[in-house]
Amino acid sequence: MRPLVSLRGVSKRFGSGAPVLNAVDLDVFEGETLTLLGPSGCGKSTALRLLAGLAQPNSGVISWADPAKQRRLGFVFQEPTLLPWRDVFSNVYLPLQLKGVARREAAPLVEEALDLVGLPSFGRALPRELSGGMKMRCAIARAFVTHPALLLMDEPFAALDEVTRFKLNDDLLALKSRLGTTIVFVTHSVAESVFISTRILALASRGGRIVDEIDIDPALRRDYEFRHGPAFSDLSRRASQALLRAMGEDE
Ligand SMILES: Nc1ncnc2c1ncn2[C@@H]1O[C@H](COP(=O)(O)OP(=O)(O)OP(=O)(O)O)[C@@H](O)[C@H]1O
Repeated sequence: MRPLVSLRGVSKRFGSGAPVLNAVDLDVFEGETLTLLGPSGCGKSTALRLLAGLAQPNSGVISWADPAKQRRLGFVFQEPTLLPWRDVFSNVYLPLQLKGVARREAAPLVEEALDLVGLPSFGRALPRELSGGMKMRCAIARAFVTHPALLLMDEPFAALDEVTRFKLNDDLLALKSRLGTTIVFVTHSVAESVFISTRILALASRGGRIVDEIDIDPALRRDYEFRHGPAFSDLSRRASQALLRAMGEDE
């Protein structure tokens, strides 16, 4: 598999504190769903921001196999961050509008994205009329509308109830299987990481060192049977152990 983007010896510190990430090596491969799992404050969001180009490393190199893909990014945060005065259609249209695409030209793409997230008839609704899960679907549609080469998701479902979260996990997998987008996902949830990922990296509590890597067969069917079956239990146990090790590790 070819890396889409690679971090080599990447360090990031804020002010005069200890580095949040210290000489981290990490590859993101085309087509994978990679989850960064680790204790609070270990630098997961910082790694995402570096991948997005929203922050620069103090040292080390971030290289893209195809620099054109570096500009094709989607980002979904824990908060849906919708503009309250714009309806769902206009919120999803925003990234295309910022690229200078006319509303009429964008309409089929916006409608496709709303369809993909199960909100086909909600274009005229305002964010305040939506449930938490629907707001997040709208944020995901906004991220997908540009057909990103890399989708970065920072604990997108952490604030949702468990049933909604499971449903959105299913929907994300369905979207992924249709579009094949490469995803880097940050979560605190072992179960979520096992359910959606093809690879999990556990990051140490200081310095962001990768303490463990768990590969999950992309061909596994991620359905109810999987969630309640022995393979899921086994992988969850391994991911929990990796997280415990990550929590006990200083750099
Ligand atoms: N812009 C910033 N300025 C100063 N310190 C920062 C900044 N961004 C992050 N940090 C610090 O860097 C460390 C890592 O933060 P980061 O958000 O990357 O961790 P995280 O693993 O995503 O944590 P969580 O799981 O709690 O979201 C934290 O101690 C945080 O306070």
